Amino acid sequence: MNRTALTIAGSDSGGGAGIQADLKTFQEHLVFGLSALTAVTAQNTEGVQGVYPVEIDGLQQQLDSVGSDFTIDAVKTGMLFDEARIETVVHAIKKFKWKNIIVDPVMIAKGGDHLLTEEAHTALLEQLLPVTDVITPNIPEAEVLTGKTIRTISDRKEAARILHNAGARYTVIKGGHADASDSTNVIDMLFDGETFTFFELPRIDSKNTHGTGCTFAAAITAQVALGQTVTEAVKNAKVFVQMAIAHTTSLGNGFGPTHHGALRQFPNEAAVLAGEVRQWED
Ligand SMILES: Nc1ncnc2c1ncn2[C@@H]1O[C@H](COP(=O)(O)OP(=O)(O)OP(=O)(O)O)[C@@H](O)[C@H]1O
Ligand SMILES: Cc1ncc(CO)c(N)n1
Repeated sequence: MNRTALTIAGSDSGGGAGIQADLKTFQEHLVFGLSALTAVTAQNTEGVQGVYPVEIDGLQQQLDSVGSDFTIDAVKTGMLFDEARIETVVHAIKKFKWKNIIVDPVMIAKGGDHLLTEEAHTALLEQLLPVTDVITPNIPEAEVLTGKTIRTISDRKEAARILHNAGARYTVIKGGHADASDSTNVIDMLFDGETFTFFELPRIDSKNTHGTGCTFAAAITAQVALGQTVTEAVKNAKVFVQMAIAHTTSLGNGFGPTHHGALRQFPNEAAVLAGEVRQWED
C-alpha cells in the first residue's frame, strides 16, 4: 500500500458519511488514507445534532503536517463549512502543489442541515473550482452552483458546461436526486469539456443511503490515486457505491449508512455488476 489520498472534510460521528466514509473507502481500495478535519459534527442516521467547526489554525496545521511529510497522490474535499476554511484549503493546495483534486461540494445533509454557509458558495466557485480536477455535485448542488433548474439531461449538460467554464476540468453530475421520470435507473453524467459520458445502473429502493455522495467521491479519489483515468474511476466508483447500497444492514433508526466493505465481501457479484454498467458517450 504505497498510494496515499487525503480527505479534507467534516467528521460524521455516525460513521456513514464525511471523513469516516472517506477513510473506509480509501482503505477498501488499499490506498493509505490521510485526513484534515474542517469540522466535527454530532450526527447519526436520524440527522445532524450539532456542528462544531475546527479553528482555522487547527485546520491549517493539519494541512501543513500532512503536506510537509507525505507525497499525496489525490486529495478529496467534502464539508468545508465556510469561506475562511475554503481559503485555507485552497492555500494549502497551491502551497504543496497538490494534484488530482476531487471536490464533493457538500452543502446540505440529507435531513436538510446546512454543512456549508450560503456566503461560501461564491468562494467555492471562484477560489476552489479553478484548482479542481473533478467536481461531483448532486442535482440540487449543481442547481445552486449554476443558478439553473435541472430537470432534463440537457439541463444537466448545460450545468456541466458552466462548471467546466468556471474551472473544473471534469464534472460529474450525479443522478441520485433525479425525479420520478427516470426513477428505475440512476444515471451519473461525466463531462470532460468535450464529451459527455453517462453511467447507468438500476436504482435501489432503500432508505439506507446516508453518505452515498461521500462514498462515491472517495472511491473516485482512491481510483485516481491508484492511477486510473477519471472515466474508469467514475465507472468503478459507481459499482463500489451500488454494492455499498445493495448490502446495507439498516444500522441506526433513520437513514442508515451504506456497507463500505460490500465490494470486497462479494467480489463475484461486483464483477458481474461491473459488466452491467450501461455506459455511453454523447
Ligand atoms: N437509490 C440509489 N440506487 C442506486 N444508486 C444510487 C442511489 N442513490 C444514489 N445512488 C448513487 O450514489 C452516488 C451518489 O449519488 P447522490 O446523487 O445520491 O449523491 P448525494 O446526494 O451527494 O449523496 P449524499 O446524500 O450522501 O450527499 C451516485 O453514484 C448515484 O448514482
Ligand atoms: C460530515 C458530513 N459530511 C458530508 C455529509 C453529506 O452526506 C454529511 N452528512 N456529513
